Amino acid sequence: MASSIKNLSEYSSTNVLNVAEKKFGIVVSEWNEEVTEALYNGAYETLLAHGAKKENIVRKTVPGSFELSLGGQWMAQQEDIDAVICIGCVVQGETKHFDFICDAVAQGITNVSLKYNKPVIFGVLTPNTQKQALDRAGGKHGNKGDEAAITAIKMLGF
Ligand SMILES: Nc1c(NC[C@H](O)[C@H](O)[C@H](O)CO)[nH]c(=O)[nH]c1=O
Ligand SMILES: CC(=O)[C@@H](O)COP(=O)(O)O
Repeated sequence: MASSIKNLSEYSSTNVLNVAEKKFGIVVSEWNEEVTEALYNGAYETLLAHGAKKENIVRKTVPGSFELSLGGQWMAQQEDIDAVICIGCVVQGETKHFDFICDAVAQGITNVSLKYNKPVIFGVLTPNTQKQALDRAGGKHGNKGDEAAITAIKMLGF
């Protein structure tokens, strides 16, 4: 469902797990820092809003979204981490590089979640333009970071 139809920050708070006893890892790409920091803040605040303790949210950064798979794996392999959120923003350029990064990181993050049998959330924007990115990082379509955090919480309540 397009973000223009369903706001990324809208969700029902009923039956959302209290995650006071859970530990989260958030891996943030440095590329498009204005966007990824906004996504991180959305995820961080959403986790706190549902009971997560600040000391139980571990942040690491990676150079770009392509490195989110390995950064997510290094986080997921830590036994005390209950869920991982990978934050990135890949903006379409002039070449096919966009496609290779997006495909690699989507498959890579999926592989990590299956390998370590724990939620590893794809909190990566793949917009055509910077405006589309900002619209989804706290703009008119909400914040993908909020959505990623709620997704992690819902998976922990599976
Ligand atoms: N163009 C974007 C990149 N490119 C960098 C790659 O993610 C990677 O770090 C590089 O290819 C070296 O392995 N990364 C983003 O996150 N967003 C972009 O728009
Ligand atoms: C997604 C990218 O790596 C992108 O920024 C590269 O831009 P270009 O395809 O114009 O080289």
